[in-house]
Amino acid sequence: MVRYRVRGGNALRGTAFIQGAKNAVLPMIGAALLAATGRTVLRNVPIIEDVRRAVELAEAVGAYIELHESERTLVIDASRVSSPVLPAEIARRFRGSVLFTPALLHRLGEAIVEGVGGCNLGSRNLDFHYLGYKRLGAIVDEGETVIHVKASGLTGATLYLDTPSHTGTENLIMAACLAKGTTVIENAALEPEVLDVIDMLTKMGARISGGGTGFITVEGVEELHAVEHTVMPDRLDAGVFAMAAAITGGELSLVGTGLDLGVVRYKLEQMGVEFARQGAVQHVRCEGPLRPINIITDTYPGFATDLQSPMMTVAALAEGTSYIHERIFDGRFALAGELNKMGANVEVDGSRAVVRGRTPLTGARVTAHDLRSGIALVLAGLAAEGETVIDSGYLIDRGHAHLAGRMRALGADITREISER
Ligand SMILES: CC(=O)N[C@H]1[C@@H](OP(=O)(O)OP(=O)(O)OC[C@H]2O[C@@H](n3ccc(=O)[nH]c3=O)[C@H](O)[C@@H]2O)O[C@H](CO)[C@@H](O)[C@@H]1O
Ligand SMILES: C=C(OP(=O)(O)O)C(=O)O
Repeated sequence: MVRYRVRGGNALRGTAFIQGAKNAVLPMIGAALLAATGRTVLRNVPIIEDVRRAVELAEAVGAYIELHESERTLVIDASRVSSPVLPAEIARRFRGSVLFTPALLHRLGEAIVEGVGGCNLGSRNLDFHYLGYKRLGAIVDEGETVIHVKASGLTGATLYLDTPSHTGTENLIMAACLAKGTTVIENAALEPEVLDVIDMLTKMGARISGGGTGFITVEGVEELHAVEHTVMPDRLDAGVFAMAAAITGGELSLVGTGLDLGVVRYKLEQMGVEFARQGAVQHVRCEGPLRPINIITDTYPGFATDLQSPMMTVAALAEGTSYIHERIFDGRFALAGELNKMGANVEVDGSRAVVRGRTPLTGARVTAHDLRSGIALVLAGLAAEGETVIDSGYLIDRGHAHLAGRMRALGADITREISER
């Protein structure tokens, strides 16, 4: 059992180093398995539990992997991939396991998916993935728990996603890269991580156009080769550190953010947080009281659902009533009950939450129900009086690298503990 212990009250100050993006590196590990020869090198890899699970899963199907932690580098040799089975005991522990299917289909003619994990956020369907594979010529047997996808070669087709699924878009692009002919994916996801994956696949020899427009065209090629690629910065990790500065009345220089924080920045600015960019460094600070905010989550460029939970903590610390509308997942408000244990006043009604601030937060024993509710509770702990203990800390480790160490370097009083229960 991993748990985090946070004693609140310290303003965070200094330079925060933003990790590489979880939601880019996972599809990239899947993409690396498409190369039948050579070694792929991924740089700026976040050392998070999901990456460890992805390494285990790639090894389980026969890839040779070196994870060089201090260099944040992965070396992947997929030449000996030989097993089509994504074993349940690894695959059920993270969502990214679904991203291994296209490579197994192309390399071995089949993929046996014994389970797919990920944060428990209500319904998380995969129908767009499987319908897409079928349109490309695969046979998909959906059993109770195991899904068997078979194809003796895929052929390009026109595909349509009912909503712009993030991993769905990545999977169908990867499936189309080595299919015969042209594939068009309509209503494709626009997330920067998807564009980063397209960049990597393009270096590998894929012919992809239209990334970022919602209409992606892929011209199938004969083979893809191993390349070196640097994973883009994690905008969710960056958002969390910006919020940590905001709620503690601190001042941080974010290094490694690369891209702008977009709507998260605008929302925090409306709340009274100040941002200033100096070249590659993003400064964030907050002196006065926070103002309340309205948030509607959406696919990119809308407000990211993954930052909705941390933002709920910020809203609880704002002077006035904030409104949150969650439109992506039907079960992403488990945080409310935990925040209320700490003294917040959050009322949930279906997909909407009303957060009445500012109520003083007091340390309590709380539970992370998923990765982002976990990090939101860490934020609450930083601003609370007394000690907060967050159970199920593994979920935080799924997506944030060396969190306690990075926050301690900025003045936070936080420890990560491992115990028997
Ligand atoms: C590893 C990874 O990249 N995870 C991210 C990815 O998850 P993931 O790719 O699983 O999320 P999707 O974009 O696919 O899902 C969004 C919504 O679409 C629905 N849907 C999706 C696919 C499908 O075949 N059928 C269907 O109905 C889902 O139930 C959900 O309600 O995008 C989410 C939304 O930005 C983020 O919260 C996750 O951090
Ligand atoms: C939902 C998330 O991740 P995953 O899709 O990997 O479960 C998340 O990162 O908040």
